[in-house]
Amino acid sequence: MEFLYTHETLKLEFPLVRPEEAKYVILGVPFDGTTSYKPGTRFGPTLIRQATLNLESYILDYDIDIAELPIADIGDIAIVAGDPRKTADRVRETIEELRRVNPDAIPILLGGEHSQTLGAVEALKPASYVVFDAHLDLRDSYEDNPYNHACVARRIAELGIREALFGIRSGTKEEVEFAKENGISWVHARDYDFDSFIELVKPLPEPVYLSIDIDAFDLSLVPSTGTPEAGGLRFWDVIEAVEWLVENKKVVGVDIMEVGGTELGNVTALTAAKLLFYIIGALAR
Ligand SMILES: N=C(N)NCCCCNCCCN
Ligand SMILES: [Mn+2]
Ligand SMILES: [Mn+2]
Repeated sequence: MEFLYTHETLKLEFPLVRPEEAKYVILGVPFDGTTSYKPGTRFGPTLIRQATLNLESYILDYDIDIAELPIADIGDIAIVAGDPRKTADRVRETIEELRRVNPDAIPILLGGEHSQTLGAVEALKPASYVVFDAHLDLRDSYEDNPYNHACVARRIAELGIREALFGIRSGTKEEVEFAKENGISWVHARDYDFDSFIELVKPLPEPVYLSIDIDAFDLSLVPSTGTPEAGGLRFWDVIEAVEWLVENKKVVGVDIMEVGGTELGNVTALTAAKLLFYIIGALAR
């Protein structure tokens, strides 16, 4: 099928199926409009796809070859430059289009700014939002824009969706107060462990949307991201949490956001591509 707002980009490491037959549907959102520090997330989806060429499709510890799974890639959203809300509308409409032809497929977004997660959440209407991020993203508005990437968790909370945030090490006093007043629980990167994840996520209602802002990882793993922060999570900590989540909760959508850089094969893209393979593998286990 043809989607109104997407165009084809680089192929991934493995063969692909049509979206109608897929269980996992990859969608790029190359939006880069509200990042205040390091630009480059517009190249995120392309960089991640290209970095997959370095990886084996066989996942050793799962004994799964993701090349044998029904995966589609519907290309990248044609973004509206400078307008995160209009671009997120296109994300929402594209996922709605997908759901009409294949309601069971799990969309996997590659970004692109975190602001674009809102469009996916609006389309999929999860009961809970589980996010790995260095930032709380609970501002009401930032740089006069309520759809800035620093506000995405706030916009999602306002939809009545329950939230749990992990890997946090940046926020304002106001954001912390908002979280407290609205029952939003979060774990500082310093305090993060597997038990803290299970404790907060276990009681959350289903279905769940999983968002991974790549800046949740330690800076050494993700130097090319919009707003890097030292002191983040380890790769296997996040993988372990993803495994538990997909095994114990119904997950309706996933994203890997804020991947940036200008150099093919950059460290951040390699981290994101490996994460992508593990997420697909874990969903298929
Ligand atoms: N979700 C995000 N990536 N948020 C980024 C917020 C940027 C805060 N800069 C503060 C700079 C103070 N000089
Ligand atoms: Mn972040
Ligand atoms: Mn974020």
